[in-house]
Amino acid sequence: MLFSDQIQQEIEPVWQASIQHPFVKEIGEGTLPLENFKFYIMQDAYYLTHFAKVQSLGAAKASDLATTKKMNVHAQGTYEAELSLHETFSKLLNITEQDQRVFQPAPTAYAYTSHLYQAAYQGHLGDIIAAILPCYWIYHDVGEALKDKQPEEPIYQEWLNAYGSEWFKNLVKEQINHLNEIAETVTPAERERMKNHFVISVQYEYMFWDMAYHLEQWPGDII
Ligand SMILES: Cc1ncc(CN)c(N)n1
Repeated sequence: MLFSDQIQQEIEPVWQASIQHPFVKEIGEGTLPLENFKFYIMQDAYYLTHFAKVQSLGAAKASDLATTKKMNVHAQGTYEAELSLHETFSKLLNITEQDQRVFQPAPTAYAYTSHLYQAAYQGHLGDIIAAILPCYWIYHDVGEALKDKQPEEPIYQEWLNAYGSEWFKNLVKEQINHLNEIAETVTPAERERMKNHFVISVQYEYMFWDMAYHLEQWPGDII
């Protein structure tokens, strides 16, 4: 069995719960309150900004120039495709400069990005790809699960189109293949470490939906 399938199976219940999370379901049905989506978009812009830097750390840790280029193309894609989509949403959702000024990453967004940096700074390219792969793969599966949905809210339709696209599918395939290639060249202990990064990221993906669904706050903002 492929390494990617092995590690995905280890965390299958959380994977499925993520795809069926109420936040995701309500996007498909068009019933998610825009307040929650606005919260998600702001947190996700923070997340993606750091995600692109982690992709670039992957480029820096690659052992050949072709891989460096590939990882940089992925970082560029995060900027051009995903973050620019966020800029469009920011206008539609009326995210103001004041919103941006007072923005704080929520606990889960902060913890998830910290996990990615931890994997990136302490590990090699295989650790980085293992940690960032759930970000690609789960959104791809969400795009597939909701591909026949036609939410009335145009913002949700556009979001679904992005993650159900051929472009996104190809990026996911490329990273899965890359992970499997690296897994064949490393020691069992390194594979175990890669699996742990992957499993933690899968759990953070679930927590990220949950964060936006419940408008997660720091205790200091409530008490
Ligand atoms: C938290 C999160 N994970 C994944 C994706 C899809 N790249 C995203 N935009 N945000």
